[in-house]
Amino acid sequence: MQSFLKELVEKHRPFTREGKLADYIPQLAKQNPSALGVSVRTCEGGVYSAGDCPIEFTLQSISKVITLILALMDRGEEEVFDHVGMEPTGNPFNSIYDLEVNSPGKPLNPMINAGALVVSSLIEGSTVEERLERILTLVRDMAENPDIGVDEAVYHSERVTGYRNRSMAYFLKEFGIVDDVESTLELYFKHCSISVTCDDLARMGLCLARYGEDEKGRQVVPRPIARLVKTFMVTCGMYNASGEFAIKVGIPAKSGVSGGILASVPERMGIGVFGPALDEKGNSHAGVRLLKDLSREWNLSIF
Ligand SMILES: NC(=O)CC[C@H](N)C(=O)O
Repeated sequence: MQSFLKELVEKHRPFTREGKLADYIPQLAKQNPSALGVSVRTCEGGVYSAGDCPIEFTLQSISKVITLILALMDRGEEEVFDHVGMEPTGNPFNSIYDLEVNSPGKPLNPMINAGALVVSSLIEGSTVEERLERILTLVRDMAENPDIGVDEAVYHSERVTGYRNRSMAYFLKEFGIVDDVESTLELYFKHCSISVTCDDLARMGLCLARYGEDEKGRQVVPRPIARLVKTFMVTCGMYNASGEFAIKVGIPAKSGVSGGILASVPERMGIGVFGPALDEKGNSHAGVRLLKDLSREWNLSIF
């Protein structure tokens, strides 16, 4: 398995040249465009990795999985889905179009920026710090890594340039769906900037693959919520490329614009991928190709 992963990284690294770093968050444009790494953790205790696994990168949209879990734990399904829908979109993750035209005041799903802003606003705690700490605790528990923290440079970089997210948050306020815009944005930019490695993602994926149980047998995420978020990962996790990804890879997965992909094969394994050169939809260009080969070779499609 180990040597197969190594071969996969070498085979797909040349494709990193066809992708492009996200530069609308200036700090992300400083990443190494040719980086590529993969980590796998299986339910049987197997640990495998290859390529640039020690590199730290920020969760970005992958944090949308974590905040959805926490909001569901805090508020329950009914209240969460009063505020955000369950349907995929054919538009980009940062599109404001659906919000205005198709679903005024209620973002289509929690995996796009508008939906994630609403979800962030639902997370309980009296201050932004307290709410962030609760998100960090969940990430640390799922990844079984107490050292996970926030990359302050990426946070500041997005905070000063996040005009589109600011506009969407104010748009949502008009509909009374987000209350305190500034604290919601602050929390959103912070949780997008949580810093991890491929191995952290593999452990988080494994936790979801084990229906919310960590490797020590603690139920870190309630079982029905683990099931629900994996379903969102299939339908919306790769933005408006989720349909093609489901057909070609067939694994619940969530990507982020820093180039990370969190993948979870129910009852089998968690997979973490990092490749910051992105395709036109904002997914890791080489990372998606690598997962496609891995899925085919190990027969991982859930369908
Ligand atoms: N697709 C992403 O990873 C988006 C997250 C990023 N922080 C943003 O709001 O634009």
